[in-house]
Amino acid sequence: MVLNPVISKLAGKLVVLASASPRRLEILRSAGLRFEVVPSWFKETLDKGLFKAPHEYAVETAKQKALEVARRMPFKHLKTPDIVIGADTIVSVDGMILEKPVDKHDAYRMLSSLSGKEHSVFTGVAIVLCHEKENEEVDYQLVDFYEETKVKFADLSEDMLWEYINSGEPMDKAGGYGIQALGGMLVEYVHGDFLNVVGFPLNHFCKQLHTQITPTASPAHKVCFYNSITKICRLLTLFIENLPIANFVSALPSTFPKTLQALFTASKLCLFDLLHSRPGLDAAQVAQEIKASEKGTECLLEACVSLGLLKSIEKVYENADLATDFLRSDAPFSLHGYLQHCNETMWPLFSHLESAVQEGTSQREKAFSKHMLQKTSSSSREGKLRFMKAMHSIAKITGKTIATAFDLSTYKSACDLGGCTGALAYEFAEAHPGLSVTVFDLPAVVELNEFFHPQHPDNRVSFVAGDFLKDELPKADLYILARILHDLPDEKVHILLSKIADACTAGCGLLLSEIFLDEDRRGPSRGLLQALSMSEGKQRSATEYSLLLKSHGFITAHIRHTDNLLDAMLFTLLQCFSDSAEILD
Ligand SMILES: O=c1[nH]cc([C@@H]2O[C@H](COP(=O)(O)OP(=O)(O)OP(=O)(O)O)[C@@H](O)[C@H]2O)c(=O)[nH]1
Repeated sequence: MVLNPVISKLAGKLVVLASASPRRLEILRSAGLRFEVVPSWFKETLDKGLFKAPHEYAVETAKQKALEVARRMPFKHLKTPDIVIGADTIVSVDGMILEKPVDKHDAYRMLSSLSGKEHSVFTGVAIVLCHEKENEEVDYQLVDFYEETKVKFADLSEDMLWEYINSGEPMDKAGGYGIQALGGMLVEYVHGDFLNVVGFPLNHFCKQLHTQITPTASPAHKVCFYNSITKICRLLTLFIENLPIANFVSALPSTFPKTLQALFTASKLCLFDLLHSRPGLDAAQVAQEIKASEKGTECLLEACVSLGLLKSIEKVYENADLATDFLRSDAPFSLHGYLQHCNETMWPLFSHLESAVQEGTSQREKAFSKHMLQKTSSSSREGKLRFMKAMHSIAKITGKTIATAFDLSTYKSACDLGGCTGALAYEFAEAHPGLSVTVFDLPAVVELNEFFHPQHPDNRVSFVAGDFLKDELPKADLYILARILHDLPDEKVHILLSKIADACTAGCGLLLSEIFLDEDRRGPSRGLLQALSMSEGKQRSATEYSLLLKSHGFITAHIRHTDNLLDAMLFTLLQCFSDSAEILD
């Protein structure tokens, strides 16, 4: 029987339940849904202190469970699901979050805290829609929600508690009880969805399916944008990220470097700029314009068509949307500068990865000729400009997401430390009309800013030259650290944070944006791969960053996993460290 017509719309799709919970399986199966079960490997170890409300923790955990399966399946199972469903159930009482007890004493602690009281059961649910594109790339669209049910327990005597614990029932259940079985005897009333307590809010799930992800629903602009970014990034990381499966699929190893080199070469030869200004050229015309051989140009054009970067109609070529939006050098979200940096700096360095790993030293001398060493050196004007262009690309791509991740209406002035070309600062100014932003960066960087005129100048953005590790910081009530801390070892992080804390007064904010590693350090691969090219710094998880910040008096207010290259956390300075040492200990 099909309980809800929406469920029948999923017929014919590969639906995966990313859960080992037999109750979730039973609830969804009884509703008529056909699916496979692939339990998630995501460890439920997110730092609860990072979430402002318990349901946010449950939703984030559900998301991570579902995404882990959605990302693993194409590689480990060699098939891509259409929909992955993840869920996480928690109990909240007296400000505590209770998950599954680890042993009998933990079960006792949980059940006695529930005795005679009303508590909330939250189940966070994440639905990941996977869209497989050409080239076997996968885009992910996320829908998430939560459901709250109130449950009141009777007063539980010690005998009753231990009898129940000794039944073994509490051990694999959130809050240490199973309302659907013996645990039902402990309950005085339930307000809300009973199945939500058991582990899956079926009614809310069906409503979400209906409103959000019916096949006819058009994806939001944001999703298209992220999908395209994901696609380019996948092209960039495809080679290294997939080495493990190269052992199994013999055709792949030769494909990945070629994919990247085709992208780099087309970008360097300004193919996408040419076809933007003059769409409809044939291979011979393109060859003439880019001053290249006709045969080579034709091969490159055809390769770009196969990668979805160009379209070809009867042997003439034009940009596909992806190239128009991201690969033209003057596109608002251009990755051109970043691709040049990858091609000319990262690629030669990564081809010496083996000796870098063996020796643990920089490979610059080996990777570059004397001439290129000068061109890529961060001390030369050319090297600096190249690096700034790359950072500018990333800031343009991620800027809006970071700037709009949190409600910043209480802040009037911000200081973007190491803010480079100001691309991020302009996004903040645009997103927050009451905010003025100072970009603080090295004198040599500020000097080169003339090359990066913003499309929409804003006099609320200003530039100050200085070294954030040495000089006095401009006063602000919000400090922004985007892609800075991962490049610094802990000692330097402490120097910088103590300078920020000194410049702050209680209540000031610090917005940190980085790739946050999974707590078990098994992903995301873009963070772990980036670590291979870092000399001093280190990639850290959200918890590791929180602990560093906490030691300077900053407590986490909010965290956002954005799915757009960088994540973000907003911290508040509780009070000056000397006053707060006791609390923080
Ligand atoms: O009354 C009940 N309350 C809760 C449950 C079950 O408790 C667990 C909650 O744990 P979690 O959400 O982490 O899910 P897991 O079982 O670990 O499976 P995943 O693989 O999805 O992480 C859940 O199984 C509920 O069904 C209950 O049975 N009764």
